[in-house]
Formats: sequence, C-alpha cells, structure tokens
Amino acid sequence: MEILGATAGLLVICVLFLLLNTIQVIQRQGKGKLPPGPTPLPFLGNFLQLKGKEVFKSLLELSKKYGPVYTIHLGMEPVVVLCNCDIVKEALNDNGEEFGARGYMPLLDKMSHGGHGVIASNGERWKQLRRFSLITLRNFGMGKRSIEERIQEEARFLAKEFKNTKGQPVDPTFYFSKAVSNVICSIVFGDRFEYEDKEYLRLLDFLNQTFRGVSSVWGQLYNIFPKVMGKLPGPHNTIFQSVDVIHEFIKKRINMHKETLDPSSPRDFLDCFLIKMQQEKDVPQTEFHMLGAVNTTFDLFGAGTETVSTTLRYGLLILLKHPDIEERIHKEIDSIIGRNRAPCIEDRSRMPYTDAVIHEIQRFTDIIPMGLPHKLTRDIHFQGYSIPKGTTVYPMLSSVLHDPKQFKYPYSFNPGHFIDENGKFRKNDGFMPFSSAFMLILSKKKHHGRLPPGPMPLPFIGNMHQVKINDLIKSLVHLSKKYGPMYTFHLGSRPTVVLCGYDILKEALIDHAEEFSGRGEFPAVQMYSKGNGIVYGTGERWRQLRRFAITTLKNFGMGKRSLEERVKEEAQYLIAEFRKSEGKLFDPTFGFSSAGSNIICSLVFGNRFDYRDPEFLNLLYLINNSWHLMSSTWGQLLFVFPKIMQLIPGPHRKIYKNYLKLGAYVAKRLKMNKETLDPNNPRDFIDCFLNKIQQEKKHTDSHFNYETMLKTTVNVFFAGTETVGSTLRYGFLILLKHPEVEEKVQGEIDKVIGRNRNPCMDDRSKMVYTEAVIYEILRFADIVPMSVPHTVTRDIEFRGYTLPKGLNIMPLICTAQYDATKFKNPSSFDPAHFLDENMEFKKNEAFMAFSAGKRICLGEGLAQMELFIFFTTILQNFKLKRLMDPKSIDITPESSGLGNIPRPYKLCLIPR
Ligand code: HEM
Repeated sequence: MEILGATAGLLVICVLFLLLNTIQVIQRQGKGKLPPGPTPLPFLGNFLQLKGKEVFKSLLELSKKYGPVYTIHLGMEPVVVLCNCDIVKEALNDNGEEFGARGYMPLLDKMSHGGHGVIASNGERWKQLRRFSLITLRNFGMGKRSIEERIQEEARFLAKEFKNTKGQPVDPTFYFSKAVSNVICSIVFGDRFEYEDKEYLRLLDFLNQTFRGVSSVWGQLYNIFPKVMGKLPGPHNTIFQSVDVIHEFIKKRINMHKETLDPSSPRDFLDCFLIKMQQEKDVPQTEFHMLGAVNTTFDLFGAGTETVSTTLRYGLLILLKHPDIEERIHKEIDSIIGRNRAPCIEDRSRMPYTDAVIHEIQRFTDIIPMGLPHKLTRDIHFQGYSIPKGTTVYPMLSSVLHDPKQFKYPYSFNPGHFIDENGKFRKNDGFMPFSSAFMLILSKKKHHGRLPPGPMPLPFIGNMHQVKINDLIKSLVHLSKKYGPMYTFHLGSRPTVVLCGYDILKEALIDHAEEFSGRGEFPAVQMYSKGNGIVYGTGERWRQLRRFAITTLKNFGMGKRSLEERVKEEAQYLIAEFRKSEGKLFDPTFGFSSAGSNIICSLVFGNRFDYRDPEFLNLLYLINNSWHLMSSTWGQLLFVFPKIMQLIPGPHRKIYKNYLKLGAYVAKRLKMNKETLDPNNPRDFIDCFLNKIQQEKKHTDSHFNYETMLKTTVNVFFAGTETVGSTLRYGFLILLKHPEVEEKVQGEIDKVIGRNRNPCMDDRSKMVYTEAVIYEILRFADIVPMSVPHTVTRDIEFRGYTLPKGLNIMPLICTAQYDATKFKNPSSFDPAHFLDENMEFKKNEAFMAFSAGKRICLGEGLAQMELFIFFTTILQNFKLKRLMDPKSIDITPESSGLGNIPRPYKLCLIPR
C-alpha cells in the first residue's frame, strides 16, 4: 500500500511537472506567431527528432517537411531555424539590426563566464569589445609587420616542418593548428611558439579537445538540457576543464605583459588591452577588465586556430581524393609564383583556379554547419510570421553552402562553382562559410560607433531646424562654439561628424590621412558619377584613377609644350579679349572661366576654344550654373534630403541635367579620339586613357574602362574650370576694394618683370608681395568652404570617440582658413597673413584652400600656376578703374554652399 501510495505520488508530481512544462511551451509560443514546426513533447521538446551526432543534418531534414523557416524546441526553448540562402541573407543582411544579437547557447555561456569576450556577449559589452578587437587587430596588421608577413613567416616554418617528415605518413592535425595558432599568437601575445614547445602543444591539445567536445553528442545534450547535464558526470565536463586550462594560460600571459608593459609602445593585442584597462579604470561600466581580457583573448585564440586549421586539414584530404585538382594547382603555382619566392596575397588575383579551390574547400567542408545562434533584438514580422524579441535563431549556414539555387552540384566538390566561363574567378552569393560563423558576428552587424555629442536630432529632419538652410556653413561653425571642434550633426537622418578649426582638421586629414580619405555623400554629383570618377571614386578605383590622372597631367606638362607655355599663351588670349572692352564696364565671369577652362581643355581634349565659340560657352554655362545651384538653398536642400528632393521639382534638378549634357559632350569627344587614336602618339589625356584601357584589358582588377574614363574626364573638366574662374573673379573684386594692394602688386610687376615681356613662373619667387596676395585671395575667398564630404575608410578611435567606417565627415576647411589662432585678423583681407616681419613670404600651415591629406586637390599645382600668370599678366597690362567708393564694395559671398560665390560685378580695365 505504501509503495502504491509513493508511486501514485510520484506519478502526480511527474504529471504536474509535465503539465507545467507544456504550459510554459504554449506560453512561449503564444508570444508571437512563430513559424510552424514539429510538435514538441513536454520537457524534451523535439529532442527525439534530432540525431545526436548530426543535429544539423536532422535540422536540414526537418526543413524538407516544414519549409525554410520553422520552429523547433530545444528542450522547452523554441528556436527558429532558417534554412536556405535567401532566407539567411534576408535575416542577417537585410535585417541585420534585428537578427544581430548573440543567441543563448548554454555551452558558450558557461565557457565565457556568463557572456564575456566577443563571441558570446551582447549589447554594449559586445560593441566595445568587438570594436576594440577589430581596430587593434587591424592596426597591428598595418604596423611594422603586416599580418601577411606574419603568415608568410609561419608558412615557411610549416613547410620546413613538413620537409622534416621526409615523406613519411603523418597526421597533419597539429602541424596545421601549430602554424595557424602561431599567427594569432604573434598578434595577441607578441610572439610565436616553437613547434616543440611543450606548453604550446598542451595548449593546442586542450583547444582541440574543447572544439571536439562542443561538437560532440554530449556537447549538444548540454546545450539542450543545461540544468540537468550540469549536474551529471560525463565527457561534457572535460570541455570546461580544457577551457579552464587555456584561461589559466592566458591569465599568466596577461600578468607577464603587465610586468613589462610600456604604455607608449604597445607590442601586441594584450598590451593594447592592458592600456585600455588602465585608461578606463575609473569608468563604472567598462568592459575592459581582467575577465574581458581573458575571454576576448580566448575567443580570438580559439576561433582563429580551430576554424582555419580544420579547413586546411579537410582541404588536404580533399586533394588526396582529387589528384587532378592538386596537379592544376601545382601548375598555376609554377606559372605565377615559381619556386624561388614565397607566395604573397597579391598572387591570389592571378591564380583564379587556386582561389576557386580554396573557396570550394571552405564551402564543401562547411565546418560550422549550424552557424552560431543569433537572437532577435526586437519583435519582427518575418516571412509572414511575427517572431518576438529574444527568440533564438539558428541561421543554418549549411543550407546556404549547399543551396542548389546557388551551387549546381551542392554535395559534390567542384571548384567550377567559383569559376566563370572564361576561367576567371567568380564570386558566389551563397558563399558564407566559416567566416559567417565568426566573422559575420564581427562584421555584419551595423554599428554607429561612439560618436561625439552634438545637438539633439528630430526624426527625419535631423538637426536641420537648428541651422539656416541658406547659410548652412555659418550655422555649422556657430554650433561648434557650443559643441566644440568635433560634433555630430544629423543631415536628415544621416549622422555626420563636423570638424572645425585647424588643429582637428590637421589631425584628421593629415595625421590620419588614410582613414579620413574616403569620399562622403554629396548627392548632387554622386547621382551622375555613381562612384566612377576621381571625385566620387573610393578605394582601389579612386587610387588607380587618381594616380593615373596626376601622372598623365604631369607628363603633358612636361611634354612638347609645357604647362607653363600653355598658361602663358592663354593669358595673352585673355588680354586680347579684355582689350576688346575698350575701357568700358563688362562682366568678367566668362572671360575668367574661359581662360581657366581652356588650360584644362588643351590638356584633356588636346585643343583650346575660341572665347566666342557657342559650344564652349554652353559648356561653361552648364558648369557655372551647376556650381551656383550647388551653392544655393536648393542645392543645400538636395544635400540634406537627397531622396525626397530628387522627387520634387525645382531648380536643383538642373544640376543632374547639366551633368548629363556635359557628359554627352565629353562622350562625343571620347568617340572622336577613339576613331583617330594613334596609340604611339597620344595627343591628350583622353588618348592616354584609351591606351590605358587597352593595356589593362587583361587585368581583372583594373578600373580603367569606358565609364571611369567618361566620369574622370567630366570631373577634371568641371573641377578645373569653375574653381580657377571663381578665384580670379573673387580676386579682382577684392582688388577693386583694395586699390593699395593693386598698386603694390603693379609696383612689384614693374620692378621684377617690367612691361616688355610676359610674366613667367621664374618671376614668382622674386615677387613676394604678389605671392602673398594670391595666397590671401585663396584664403579669404575660400571658394570651397566645406571641401567635399569625406568618410572614414575604417573604424577609427579618434579623440576618444569611435568613428565607424563609412561615417560621413564634413571637414569645414573654412574654419582653418579663418582660424583666429593661426591668422592675426582672419575676417579681413590682409596679405600680411603670408608675410613675415622681413617682408619675406611666409607659409601658414592653416592654409587649406585646396584641402589637405590624401584627397587634397589634384590640380593645386596647376591652379597656382594659372592664378599667378593670369593675375600678373592682367595687372601688367591693365589698371582697374573704380566707378564707386571702394569702401562700399561688398566682398562677402553672395551665397555659400559647396562654393562661396562672389557677388556679381562689372570690371572696367584701362590699358597701362
Ligand atoms: C583655385 C583653384 C582650386 C581650388 C580652390 C580647389 C579646391 C579643391 C578642394 C577643396 C577639393 C576637395 C578636396 C577634398 O576632398 O578634401 C578639390 C578636389 C579636387 N580638385 Fe580642386 N581646386 C582647384 C582647382 C583644381 C584644378 C585646376 C583641377 C584640375 C586638374 C582640380 C581637380 C580636382 C579634383 C580631380 C579633385 C578631387 C580629388 C579627389 O577626390 O581625390 N582642382 N579641389
């Protein structure tokens, strides 16, 4: 009776327990409309449907019945499984923000002491550690010894180690992990280990055990039933013991680093972490503490070792099975690298077959088939379901890598998946291998960095209510009085970091030239260029085009007719044109821009134009009109709200139309050049570009093609026309207001050049005052006051903030040019700003009319030459007649946007 009673009691408890579990499962499901899936059992969930050793295969199998998005219960936990390329991409790429967090995985949680380190963490902790790790790794890679060098060195050690086996059969497992791990060790700990080092071998053994343990049935069981398994003995416990040993090793290393740390000269990742710990020691919620250091180092060490070495091991096994593939790789190595030098990463683009095999190995081996769990950061409607915040999501990388829509033979090893019909390497959208598991976490999640403070933005309009749209620059400068030299300003919804004042501009554009060299958003021109020219090119394309343009323009300047000759000749045409005014008032706008433009035309198209040529005048009008519109209120509105403004009628739409017309003209010239090209005798910039396209035809990474030729030519034509024309126009308006300056320049001309010969560049060094006047005109007129927007090319720590790659930067170069700490009286026109006490020419570092750093104006040298020769030639030949009191002349700009536009005026020139 007693036994019966006890059994009945136990039964009741069990039924109650199961009931409770069932209620919990139902409650969890009720939170949203989760995708369907197999019916879970109380407590066990869908455990019985999963084959212990190959959980991922069971999950793929289930997707055949339940579709590419379904719910499975791991124990009582509902988990959404994503099972093909399109769905995984839609989740991780298109909805990266929502699907971005790390899901709960009991093993990972315990191994990371409750979510420390990069892999297991979330929220602010994850952000801080991820950003720090990325930046530090990248900096070490770019430092004295690049990551490539470290890998090459390690590859040499590995090859030597294999040679020592003298052709005897060996298990390559530890050979690979020793080499791969050493690359990480050299970055993280500052040195590599000898392959015989006992401590190192023990460490790798523990790492291998950890990795195997995580992938074993026991590891899976722990993930599904952590509470129960945590109390049971079994092999899963060795995972934690192995992790403890590795953690101890890392702690020891950290302590050794502490003892020898020199904060001014960090040697490796750990040193940088220690410095950061020191810097943040008083920050209450910092993630930079011992636990963070140990776990982050463990993540890099573990993830960086096992993933790559397993892929290598698997790769060799595949080659053993496919001797034909090995043979083709050998042939490619012999023809591209040969046997006398070490392979380098540049060889890769010339070895499409090997590159394809390596990609195919990664695809086929599929070493982290289930990915790592993600977690929803907010409720989301996805594929017709509403999945609540906090749900764990498994992006099944295996289903992506074996998606038949992406790969013709998903379950065969076939390098053809990555080769096109011409034998070139072909990217494949379904390629999301081991990097997706680790790197995806590191790279796909968008983050907005830790930006400097700034005015509070409103939805949609951002900070536009805090500025005058018709005087954007002044408003931005004004805001810096409150928020300091660097602050965040929202152009609509786009955060933009504004830089104000010489010091910070120098620190960004010059000291961090590489990082700040990206091109930011500038919709007016971007719409036309689409990233194809120099002005709007980025990365390798921009580098190739800029290098080519600089060299070609220089070569033309050094060829049969030097640049100087071209400028001097043009100056005479200009004088002849101005003489036609016979001392009467006339508008010099088109005269100045014709002269500036003709220099560019002679370089780019091989000829100059007559000043009355209607086609030429129409081109000048298109450029001048666009420049004015970009600097108008309409232009500013387009700058701030590009998407909306493109739909709204208004004068700003003419900018794009003007560009199309300019482009059509340039296209006509390209065609003419092509038809008459003699490759041995290039006549101009376009001929050189055509030759270059031909020469680089076989290079897959070349950026020389028709589109880039068209856009680059338009860029140079536009940038070289209006800028010089505007500066001349502004300059003569300033001279009208300052007769004393005109007089002194003419005195210097008479003394150095006289009246009987034409000015030349040799005169410049002897004409200190004139030189100072031209610099001061460039400074005061400040014709491109906010430069052209930049972006940062990679995440960067800057003045205590983290600026994420791609962030828009507005370098207000006007604030350097008007910086009161650098110029005595910045708001006045005063050539003394460029003269020292001995009346010698004095450079000023805050002069940034042409901007600074890697994006500095490409035409600065040419522009300086044009300005000197045009100014001196005009003032040698004419005197300015003033028909009004100079004091009443207003030399403030009529409008400020992309350009500072001088007020319209007429000139009266009297021959001297
Ligand atoms: C007074 C005359 C000129 C001034 C004040 C001026 C100013 C500037 C400024 C401020 C920039 C933006 C730099 C940046 O992004 O930070 C720029 C870019 C540029 N300028 Fe000039 N410029 C002048 C003349 C010229 C001339 C004559 C040419 C013709 C060769 C030219 C070609 C370019 C090009 C191609 C760029 C884009 C460079 C790039 O993105 O890498 N400029 N200029």
